[in-house]
Amino acid sequence: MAAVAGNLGALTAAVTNGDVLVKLDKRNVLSSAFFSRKLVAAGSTKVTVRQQREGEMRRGVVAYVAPSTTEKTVSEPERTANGVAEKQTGGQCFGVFCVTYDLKEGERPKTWKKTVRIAVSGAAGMIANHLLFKLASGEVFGQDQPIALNLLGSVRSRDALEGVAMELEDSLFPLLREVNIGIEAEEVFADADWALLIGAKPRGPGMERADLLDINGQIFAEQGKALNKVASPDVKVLVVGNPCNTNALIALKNAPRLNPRNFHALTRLDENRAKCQLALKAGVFYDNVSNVTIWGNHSTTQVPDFLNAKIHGARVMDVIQDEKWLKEEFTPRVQKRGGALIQKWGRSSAASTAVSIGDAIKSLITPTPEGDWFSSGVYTSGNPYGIAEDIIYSMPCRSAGDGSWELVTDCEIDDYLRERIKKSEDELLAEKNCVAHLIGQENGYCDLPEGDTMLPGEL
Ligand SMILES: NC(=O)c1ccc[n+]([C@@H]2O[C@H](COP(=O)([O-])OP(=O)(O)OC[C@H]3O[C@@H](n4cnc5c(N)ncnc54)[C@H](O)[C@@H]3O)[C@@H](O)[C@H]2O)c1
Repeated sequence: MAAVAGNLGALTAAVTNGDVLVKLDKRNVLSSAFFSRKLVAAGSTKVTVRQQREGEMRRGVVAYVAPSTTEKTVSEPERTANGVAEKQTGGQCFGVFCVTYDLKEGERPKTWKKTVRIAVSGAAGMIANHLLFKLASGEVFGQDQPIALNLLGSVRSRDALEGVAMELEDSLFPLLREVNIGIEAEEVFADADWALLIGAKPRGPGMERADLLDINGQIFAEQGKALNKVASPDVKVLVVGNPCNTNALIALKNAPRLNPRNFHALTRLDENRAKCQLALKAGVFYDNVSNVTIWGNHSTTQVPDFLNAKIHGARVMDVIQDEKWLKEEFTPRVQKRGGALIQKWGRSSAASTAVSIGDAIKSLITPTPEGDWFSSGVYTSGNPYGIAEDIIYSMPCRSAGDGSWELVTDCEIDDYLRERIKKSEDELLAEKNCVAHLIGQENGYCDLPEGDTMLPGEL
C-alpha cells in the first residue's frame, strides 16, 4: 500500500494497485469527491491518500494520477467563502462534493458500478429542481449506480445554482459522488455520459414562435458544439427545452462527432398524459395501458395514437368503443394538457416533466417489456411510415436496455393517423427551415404553418 503525504497546501500523490499503477487518463482528474472510491471503481484495491497541512493529517485531497508516473504534485483547490472550488474540468466542484476521504478496506463498496456523469442544463429551473433529487436518490439509474452531477446554469441563475447544490449537499445522498456547477457549457459537459438539456428561454408575451425558435436555437447550437467537443463520445442527449424537437435537431447538427441516434427530444410526458386519459376513460389502473405512441412534434400538432394503443393487451378501440371521444376529446385533451395545467397551477408542469425525463432514461437503460414500446423524439433516418428524413420526430421505439433504441416498424396507420402525422411533419419541416442558419443549411426561410400551435406548457 502506498501512503501519500503533502506539505502546506501541496500534495504529493502516489497510488498503486499492488505493483500496478492505477491507470487513469487526464479526464479522470480527481479534483472532487470520493477519490478513494473512484479508484475502487477504477479497479484498484489498496489506496491511501493523505494530505498534511500545518502539521496535521486530515481528510481532503485533490489528486491527479498520470498514466506513466507514480508520483505527481497537485494543489488543493481554491475554496471561496461559499464552498465553491475551481476545478479543471466539469465546472466547479461544490462544497462537500469537493471533499475527498479515505475509505477503509472494510468500507469499500463491493457492488457499486463506474460513476455515471450526468450534465443537466437549466439546473436552477423548476423541472431540474424535481429531477436532480430523483437522479441523486438512485430512482432513475438504480440503487447501485453512483452518479456525478454537472450542473449548467445561465449567468442570471448562478446564485440559484449554488442554492440547488446546497440542497443536494444537505440531502446526504449516498449515491451522489460529485456535484459540479458552472455557466460554461464546454466546462460543464466535460465527459458527460448523459446530457439533459432543459434550460431554455421561456416564450415571453407577444413573442412570435419564430423568435423563440431562433433565441433558443442559438442556445442549443452552442450546447451541441460544446457536447461535440468535450462530452463522452457515447453521450446520450435528451432535449427538454422547447421547442424540443427542433432544438434537438440543432444540437445534433452542431455535434458531428456524436451519433445522431443518441439525440432525443422529450415526448414522454405526452405519452404519460395520454396513458392517464385512456385509463381514466376505461376505468382501469394506468399501468394496464401500453403501446401508446406520440407521433411528431412536442406541440399541439402531436398525434396521440389510440389506434395502436392497448388496454390490458386489447386494442383501445375495442375497450373504449367511443371513436368520437377518442378523436374529439382524448386527442385535443392530450395535445393541450400543458396549457390546461398552467391555467390551474399558474406555472408549467415541472414535477410530471421530471418524472417523464426519468421514465425516458429508464426506457433506454432497461430492456423494453416484450411487445411494448415507448415514445421518443428521434432522428429520422429510414422509417417505414414515410416520415421525412433528417428531422427529430417522435415515434415508437424499443430498447435493448443498453442506451440504444430501435424503431417499431409494424404500427398500423390509417387515413386519420396519416393525415395528422403529416401535419406534424410539415410543422417540423417548417421549423427546420426557420433554423437553417443554425444547422448549416443554406437558403432557409421562416414560414410557419397557419395558426399558433403552441407548445404544450404554454397558454
Ligand atoms: N418537452 C417537454 O415535455 C417539456 C415539458 C415541460 C417544459 N418543457 C420546457 O422545459 C424548459 C424548462 O422548463 P422549466 O419549467 O424548468 O423552466 P424554468 O424557467 O424554471 O428554468 C429554466 C432554467 O434554465 C436556465 N437557462 C436559460 N438559458 C440557459 C442556458 N443557455 N444555459 C443554461 N441554463 C439556462 C434559466 O436561467 C432557468 O433557471 C422550457 O423550455 C419548457 O418549455 C418541456
